[in-house]
Amino acid sequence: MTSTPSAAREIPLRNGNGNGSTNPGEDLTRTVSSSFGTLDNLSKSPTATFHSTPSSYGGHQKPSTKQLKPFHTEDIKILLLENVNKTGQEILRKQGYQVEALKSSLPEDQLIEKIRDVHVIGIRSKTQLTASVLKHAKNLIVIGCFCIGTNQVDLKYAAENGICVFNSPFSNSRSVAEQMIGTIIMLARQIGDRSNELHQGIWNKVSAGCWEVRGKTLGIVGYGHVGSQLSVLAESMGMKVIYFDVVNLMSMGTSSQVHSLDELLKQADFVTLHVPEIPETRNMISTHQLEQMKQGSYLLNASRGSVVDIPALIKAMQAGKLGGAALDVYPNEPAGNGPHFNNDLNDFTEDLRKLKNVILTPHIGGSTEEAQSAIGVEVAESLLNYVNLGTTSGAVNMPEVSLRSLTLDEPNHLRVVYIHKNVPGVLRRVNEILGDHNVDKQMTDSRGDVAYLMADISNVNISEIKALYQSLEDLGSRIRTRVLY
Ligand SMILES: NC(=O)C1=CN([C@@H]2O[C@H](COP(=O)(O)OP(=O)(O)OC[C@H]3O[C@@H](n4cnc5c(N)ncnc54)[C@H](O)[C@@H]3O)[C@@H](O)[C@H]2O)C=CC1
Ligand SMILES: O=C(O)C(=O)COP(=O)(O)O
Repeated sequence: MTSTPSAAREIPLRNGNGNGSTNPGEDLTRTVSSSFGTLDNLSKSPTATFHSTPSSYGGHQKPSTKQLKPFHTEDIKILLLENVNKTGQEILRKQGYQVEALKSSLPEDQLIEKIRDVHVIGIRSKTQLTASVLKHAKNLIVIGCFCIGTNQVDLKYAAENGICVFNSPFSNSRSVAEQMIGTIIMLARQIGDRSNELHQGIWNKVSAGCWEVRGKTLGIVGYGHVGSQLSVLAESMGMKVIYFDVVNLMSMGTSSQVHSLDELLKQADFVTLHVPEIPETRNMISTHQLEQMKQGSYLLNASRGSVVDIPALIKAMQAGKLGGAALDVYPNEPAGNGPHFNNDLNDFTEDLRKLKNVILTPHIGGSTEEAQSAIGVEVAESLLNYVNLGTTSGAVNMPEVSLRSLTLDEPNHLRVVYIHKNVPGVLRRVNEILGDHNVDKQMTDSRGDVAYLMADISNVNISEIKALYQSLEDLGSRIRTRVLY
């Protein structure tokens, strides 16, 4: 699906270029993108959005009217890093946004420079959007993670500053699971080593230490989207599957959940890791855990680099404890493609690279045409739904709020989006402000310290919008106000 969100279809065919005329033949997609105006051109443009920029990132200071960040039709600036798929880029460009797409991530100083004036940023797993970076992002309203993981973003800081974060929760799960299947067989048959040898002209036809996977036990750590998909594929090859997860989950096929990580490590011939990067999973596999593993077993990590203690793994491999290992992720991954053997990162030390039957891949678990294309569409649509309509469905750090339709085709209708601190008394005060008009629909929800209110109101004259906006901005609870009409 690459079309404009359905709710947007109900947006009237208005001319957002500032001359105020209605053009029924105008392209819908373009019309939606035209729903940004400025305080200055209010009288000229019937379709406009006000955005506020937090004057301090705690959201404590009230902004003055001067701090309103107005947009003309093409004023939405989007920065896409890390080679976001063309599918996503095209959806965003079709909206008329200004899109700059770069192939790699950026070092922090360059990121800070670039992020200063963009309204939207799209990243993948590499770009670190920490609080110290985000505090420079004065105009940022939304972040799109064109991947599954969101550990690279300070989600709490973003929410507290009115920046919504989206990801693609399962578009690449199958790709990771398939890579695991391939890698399990490669390790079992030492295919990486045989291939490397033959690339060097060495014929080494051996069967010692090479095994079928049929009948072997696969231990999956983290039985979410990737882990459960892998479970099904592994069973179809005749493997016995056990898994460990902090949550009680339904077993796929004939797999079974075990009660502890140690229990899994003691039973599994192959251990694969599919947990998120959180404090509890840091160095989850270290010396003790490697000691629990069966002699000659295999370890595969396609989750995050911090989950495996790499020096401990090197020691276990050197001691002959494991039969092999595969790493797709590393604690410090390079920003872009190219040779990285001689940098000062410790991820690719010679000790690791010269180990036998260790397969090293450059974080490509989710890197297939299918996955990237699907992720591009999914995240780009979430971004434009958020920018154009304020909808947070699928957000990872905000409450999920959407209203069934926009009634902007009727005169004097507008949508208010009010992100505020989740403290008592706010709704009463907001509704005192909105209550002078007719509230057609309203939804509010909270997540932790942040609440999100969306209301469609009618009977508002254009001359009243500025005052309405300012009244909401003046409330002490305000994090960000947007008025779309
Ligand atoms: N190598 C690659 O290219 C890719 C890597 N990933 C990584 O894989 C991770 C897993 O992806 P999904 O399966 O989609 O995530 P998910 O959120 O669907 O599943 C993660 C599972 O891990 C479990 N879990 C959390 N903490 C745990 C702990 N301490 N011990 C055991 N289980 C725990 C959760 O309960 C959940 O069931 C992502 O967070 C991401 O970091 C994801 C996609 C591609
Ligand atoms: O989806 C994820 O979390 C991944 O790890 C894949 O990341 P990538 O998009 O390849 O940078």
